[in-house]
This record gives sequence, structure tokens and C-alpha cells, in this order.
Amino acid sequence: MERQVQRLRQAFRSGRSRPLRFRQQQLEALRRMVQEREEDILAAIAADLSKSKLNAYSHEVITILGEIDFMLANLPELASAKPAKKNLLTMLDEAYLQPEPLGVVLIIGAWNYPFVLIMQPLVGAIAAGNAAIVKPSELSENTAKLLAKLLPQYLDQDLYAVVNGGVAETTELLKQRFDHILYTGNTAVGKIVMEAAAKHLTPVTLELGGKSPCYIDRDCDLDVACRRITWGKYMNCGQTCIAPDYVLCEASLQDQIIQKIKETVKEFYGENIKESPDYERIVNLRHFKRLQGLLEGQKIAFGGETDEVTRYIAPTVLTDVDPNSKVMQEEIFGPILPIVSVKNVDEAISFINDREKPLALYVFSHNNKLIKRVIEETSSGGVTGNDVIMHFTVNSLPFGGVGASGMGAYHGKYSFDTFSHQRPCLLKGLKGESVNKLRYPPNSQSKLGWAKFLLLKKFNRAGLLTLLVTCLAVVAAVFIKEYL
Ligand SMILES: NC(=O)c1ccc[n+]([C@@H]2O[C@H](COP(=O)([O-])OP(=O)(O)OC[C@H]3O[C@@H](n4cnc5c(N)ncnc54)[C@H](O)[C@@H]3O)[C@@H](O)[C@H]2O)c1
Ligand SMILES: CCCCCCCC=O
Repeated sequence: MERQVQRLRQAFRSGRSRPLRFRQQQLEALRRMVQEREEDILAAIAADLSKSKLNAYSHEVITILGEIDFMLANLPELASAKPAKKNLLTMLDEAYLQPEPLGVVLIIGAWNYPFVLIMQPLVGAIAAGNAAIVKPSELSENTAKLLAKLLPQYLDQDLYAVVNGGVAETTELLKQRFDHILYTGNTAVGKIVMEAAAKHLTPVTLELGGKSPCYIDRDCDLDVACRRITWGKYMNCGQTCIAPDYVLCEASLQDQIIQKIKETVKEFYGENIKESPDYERIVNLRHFKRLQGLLEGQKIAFGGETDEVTRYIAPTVLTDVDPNSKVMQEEIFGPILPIVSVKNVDEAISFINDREKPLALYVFSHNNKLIKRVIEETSSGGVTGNDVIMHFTVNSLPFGGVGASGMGAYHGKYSFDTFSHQRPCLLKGLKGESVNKLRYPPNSQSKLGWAKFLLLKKFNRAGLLTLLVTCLAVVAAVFIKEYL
């Protein structure tokens, strides 16, 4: 492992990954890989998550093609130096922010969207000019194996590498020194990653999970709300980091919501859900049993059927859920939707604020003011009003958590920034010592007066005009003294 990281670091130090043309070529190669090996990619995702190829394409491949296209279209602008504001003391100098790559970065992915969660950060890392090691999840082994086979065929092998394996391999990997780590997965392992990174003072982006609440207001189109919630909750069999984890609503709405979600489940997946190509399975037996455990002692409004052999759990709604029950203590990450009743929006806000900051927050209402109020008075990684999941798809919005749901963010420009250092540069000439004298010892009251004037004084319009004239006079004086 150490040798592998060394090899990447050497390649990075050669400077090969920095030129824009090189980054573009690598991103184009990545796009070619997705296009030419589409069938293999869809088959691997399908095998890992019992997912139809159509769903694998729309859940994972579209996102990556969109991300690569974005980076290719915007790379010159993203990588360019951005001029910075100057003060009176530096007005003749050049001040700018120069994005620079961080070095060798590590990307650790989770199993639930095994292709996206490796590829999307990798696109950002390459665009920003880094070398990268990716570590796909061992739980989605087909996608992991495929990435290990395909990426070296399309990308520069000295700069980009795939390491496969489980806890032992990741632990070994985390002993190495990286310049940034982007980890996607559960909070407990997030802490392990952060602790390992701290040993090298390596910055981390932690894309974690949590219980994302969904408040449904009484003033709402329940048909639309329930259709959207049903889509976001049961897609990927509930194994989505930003799936609505539970519903908060007034008790009087419960029965209607249950009925409408039940009807939508039928509309989406048919009478025999097990036969639906659009309904996935739980990733493994451990998670299947964990989810079964969450059903124990609950009042099942509909669903609840399970089949251990195929790891099938039906789309399920729980009603009158006690906030202290197990299903409300941990992220569900499966097709189980508890409904917890609250008296009103105030209670919903308190309920959310009494818990860890979630990765996503959803509010459904005709009343835009109410939506804005819930946003104002709570905190979460991201928000979608009157829908679920969709903020993930807008790459002009940074995607990430806050508090226990993570730190840092990526997607689009934010991926580029995550894997870059915005280097502040101030370039001065070697002339101008007569002005610089102001800051050299010995200090004096008059020098301090000038420093205050030049650095702290705020000007109105008239003041600005006087200042402009003064500056021109100073510039002229300096010019005459130093150049003539
Ligand atoms: N914020 C996001 O973008 C996002 C996306 C997907 C999933 N998630 C969250 O991830 C969680 C589900 O993923 P998971 O954690 O079950 O995935 P997982 O089991 O695939 O683990 C994630 C990664 O951590 C590694 N890992 C596991 N144990 C480790 C250890 N002891 N030391 C070092 N590395 C270790 C795995 O090899 C894997 O690559 C949920 O909480 C979900 O909400 C978040
Ligand atoms: C099209 C929806 C993709 C959702 C990906 C969510 C990633 C976290 O689990």
C-alpha cells in the first residue's frame, strides 16, 4: 500500500496531472469508459443491488455523464486564477486566487450507489489536477471488481489507482499519508476515517447519513406529496442516503397519507411487487435482519412482508410510531416509513431540532412562508421543498452534510473546490519603497496615522473623489521619485 501511494505521489510530483489538456483527456477517457462499457457497468450495479438496467442507468450513469460534461465545459473557468480585491496599500500590485491541486487524494465509497459514489468524487479529483486512489465498497463487489478492471484501462495508471478490500485493506490504506480524504458511508466509520486522517493532518470530506425528516403540512396537495415521497423512499429499496427517513404530520392527516402512499405503491410496482423490475432488494443478510428488527413491535399500516431468501422487504408504512422506539433511533436505510404525529409545525421544528442534524430535510406545503420558516428554524445538509431527493441532482448546489451528517461538500464546482487549494497570491514589484517605508521600523505616530488611513478608512462618494485625487498625486510622486 505504501509503495502504491509513493508511486502516485511521484507521478503527481512530476507535474503530469496539472496541465488542463491532460485533465481534459483523462475526463474524456472516463466518459469513453462509461459509454463503451455501459453494459458491463449496468450489469455490475444490477448484480449488486438487484436493480434493473434501466434504473441503474437513471440512478447512476446519467449522473456521471452529466458530471463529466459539466467539468469539461467549465474546467478552464474553474481552474483559472480569480482576481482578488485590493486595499490602498496594495493597489499597484497583483492579487489573485490560484486554484492548485492538493496532491494524492483518497476516495472511499459506499455500496448503495456504488458507481456514482466513487466516480463523482473521482471526476472532481481529476478535474482539480490530483492523483487519486479510489476504494469502492466491498459490499458492492461486482461494481468494485469492475472499477478495478476498467479504470486502469482508461486512465493514467501512475496517477489513478483502485484498491479493493474490506476493513483490513481500508485500515492499512488509512495509515498512509494523503492530501485529502473523501469518505462516503456511515457515521461510526466516518469517525475512524477522521481519526486516521488527523494523524497526518489530512483534511477530510465526510459524506455521512442520518434520519432525514419529511414534514407534510395540512395545507398541501397530498396526492402529489405522497407520490413524490413514495418515489424517494422506495427507490433503491430505501437504501438512499437522502431518502425521507420518516414523516412528521398532524394526526388527522395520517390515514389519508397512508392510503395515498399505498395507492402509489400499487401504481408504481403493481399488484405483485416482488415481480416489479423497479423494486430492488436489501443488499445483504445483515442489513435484512437489522431491518426486520426495526419492524418488531410496530403498528404496520401496510407492507411488512419479508422474504429472507431473496432479501425482499415490501414497501412498508408504520403508523403512530413512538419517537422513542428503535426505528426512530437509527437511520432506517430500507423501505420502512414511520409516521410520527405532531400537533403542528412548531412541534415538527422542535422534533427535528431535538435530534442530530440530518443530511436532508423535506417540507411539503402550499404555503411557501411555512417552508421558508422550517428552513430558517432548523438545520440540515440540504433541503428540497415540495419534493424529495432532487437537490442531489442539481450540480450547482453543493451536496454534503452538516454536524453528524457530515462535513464538506461536492458535486460540480464544489467538487473542484473540494479537491483544490485556493492559493492566495500577491505579486509585488520591487519598486515603491517610499510607500513601503510606512511599515518599516522605526514606527511613529505619523506612520500609524497613515496606516490607519490606508487600511481602515471608509469613504463616502465625496471622500472617494478626494482619495482618488490624493492617490493619483501619490502615484505620480512615487513614479517621479522612482522611475525618472
Ligand atoms: N452522504 C452521502 O453522500 C452518502 C451516500 C451514500 C451513503 N451514505 C451513508 O452511508 C451509510 C451506508 O453506508 P455503509 O457505511 O453501510 O457503507 P459501507 O459498508 O460500504 O462502508 C463505506 C466504506 O467504508 C469502508 N469501511 C467500512 N468499515 C470500515 C472500517 N472499520 N475502517 C475503515 N473503512 C471502513 C468500507 O470498506 C466502504 O468502502 C448510510 O449511513 C448512508 O446514509 C451517505
Ligand atoms: C437519481 C438519484 C440518485 C440518488 C443518489 C443518492 C446518493 C446517496 O445515497
